[in-house]
Parts: sequence; C-alpha cells; structure tokens
Amino acid sequence: MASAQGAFQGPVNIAIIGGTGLESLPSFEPIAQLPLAHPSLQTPWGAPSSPITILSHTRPGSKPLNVAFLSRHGLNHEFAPHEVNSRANIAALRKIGVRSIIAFSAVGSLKEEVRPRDFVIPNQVIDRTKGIRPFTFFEQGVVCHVPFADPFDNDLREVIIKALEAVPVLEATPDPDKPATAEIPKLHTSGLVVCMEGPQFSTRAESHLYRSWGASVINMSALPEAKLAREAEISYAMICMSTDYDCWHEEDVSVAMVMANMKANAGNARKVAEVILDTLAKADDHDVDPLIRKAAHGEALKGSTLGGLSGVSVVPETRASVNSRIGWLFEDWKH
Ligand SMILES: CSC[C@H]1O[C@H](OP(=O)(O)O)[C@H](O)[C@@H]1O
Ligand SMILES: Nc1ncnc2[nH]cnc12
Repeated sequence: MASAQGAFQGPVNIAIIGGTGLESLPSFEPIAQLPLAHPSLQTPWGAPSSPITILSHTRPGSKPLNVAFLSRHGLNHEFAPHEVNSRANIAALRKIGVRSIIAFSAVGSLKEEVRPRDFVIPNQVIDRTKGIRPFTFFEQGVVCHVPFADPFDNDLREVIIKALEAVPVLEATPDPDKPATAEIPKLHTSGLVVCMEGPQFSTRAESHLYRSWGASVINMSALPEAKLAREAEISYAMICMSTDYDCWHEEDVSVAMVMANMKANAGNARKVAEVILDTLAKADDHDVDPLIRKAAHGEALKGSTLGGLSGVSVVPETRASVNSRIGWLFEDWKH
C-alpha cells in the first residue's frame, strides 16, 4: 500500500467514516493512502481528522469496489467529539469524489429493546449540540438554507437495510415481545438519535427527558457531520452500534463500559461493512436494484440533491472570495 501513497487516481464514490473503536477496517485491502499533507486533503478549513485510506473490496465475479475510509477521531482517537473538524472531513471526502457516506457511531441506548451491541439505522436526529462546533459551509457572504427534514438519506438507508436483511449477520425485524437471542445483535431499521454536545455523558434528568421525547439512542457525532454532508450534496446514512444503556437504566455510563461492548461491536461492524460493500459491488449485475447501482456509481441519491448552492444568495462584492473558498465544493455552482 505504501508504494501507492498519494498515487490513487480514483474514482471513489463511497466513503466509510469510522468512529469510536473503529479506527480502521483491517479486513479490506488498502490500495492507497492519502496522507494529511496530500493536496487533495487540503481544504479551506484545514486537513481532515486522519489520512484517507482507499480500500478495495472484491466480490467474486464483480469489478473491485473502491471505498474511502476516514477515522473521525483521528488514527489514535486524538480528537474529542467537539474537536472533530467535520468541515474539513466532509470537504476532503467531497474533493476526492465521494457522493455517499456510511458513518459508524457508538451510541448509548435510550430504549429497553435496543440492547447493548444491537445496531440501529436512524432516520431522525435531535440536535442537542451547543452551537460551538462549526456547523455550516455557508457564511461570510453566502446565505443558503438547505432542506434537512430527513437528515439521513432514505435511499442510502434502504440500500443498507436491504443488504443487512439479506444476510444473517444481524437478527432482522426486532420483535419486542420475542425473547432476545443473546448471541445475535438485532438490527433496528429506524430510530431517533439525540446528538449531544459532550464530552461528558448526560445527566439522569437529561436521559429521562430524551426518553420522553421517544428517542432511541444518543451519541456526540451525528451532527454537524450529517448537516455538512447535506450541504455538500453527499448522501449520508449512519450505522449506530449500541454500547450501553444510557444512565436512565441503572448504572452510570463509563468509558470502560462503552469500550468493552465496542470491542465486541467492532467485529460485527466489520461484518456489517463487508455485507454492505458486497452488495454495492453487485452494481454491474444485470438484475441489481437501481438504488444499489446509483449508490455504487456515485449517481445522485435523494440526500445528494438537496444541498449545494442552488438556493444561494451572494452579494456581488463577495462572489470572488466565495468562489475560491467554496465554489469547488458544488458541481452546479455558476461561477
Ligand atoms: C467513548 S464514548 C462517546 C463517544 O463515542 C461515540 O463516538 P463515535 O460516534 O465517533 O463512534 C459518541 O458519539 C461519542 O463521541
Ligand atoms: N451513553 C452515551 N451517551 C453519549 N454518547 C455515547 N456514545 C456511546 N454511549 C454514549
């Protein structure tokens, strides 16, 4: 891989963002690594959290699928959630061609039926960050408001859910009345994630409040990542891995508790990633679902057509600076 440092020519349409406990995906073949100093990773907001590794996934009988991998908290978990440079992460991925992001996240559970080690593909988010993280590309002369009613791309969620339902890595269709099978984590195909500021965990009162809102899980990473992906016209879905019952349950949450379950989750997360990439690698099969083909080829999914500069207003005096700062991020921007 080292010989390919920086030499990757693309295309790479799909990225995986790894979170806590998922700093790499060793079961995939790395074919190139773009170091932090690589020109492609320079953005007006600095460099991303980690080098970007290009992984190749081969499914027998199909063309290899290239996937970019970025570690959200850095290679050695050096960035706390509030320190992650999400603007640089999203912009760097967009710069190398990415149009779909599958983001992994360790979450606390706010519902009895979401057991530690279960997986959730959320469809909604409540923002409990405190406005201290830079959360938009649109500022300094650019005024733009993108739709965010469905914060996660439902097309991409469908691709992920179909892939996981077809292969028994996770137990599909959770039934709260059925006794849990201890060994097989469940797949919850929808859910409401609360994204809190952190880095401290919630108080018990907060945890009960989020439960009263009907929330399923809680993390510190869904935002502003999902908002920035939407602005940059990248379809974005999150795969949440439950590591603990948040403190509403009984015990206080501790990092030791999170990490113990995350260690078990990491193996499952790799299997989950493999199943999804196997499905995307089928893109050129004649009978493949059109959504799978679109996702694999980087064609527009729902969430990658809602952002951008289409609704923008820019005063003429700032147009040149806007162009140089963010014009390159948006394909349809009229310079
Ligand atoms: C170490 S527990 C809190 C931490 O874990 C999650 O990280 P990620 O979403 O990157 O997997 C959570 O969001 C917090 O940042
Ligand atoms: N209980 C929790 N609260 C916030 N983020 C988390 N990540 C994992 N567990 C968490």
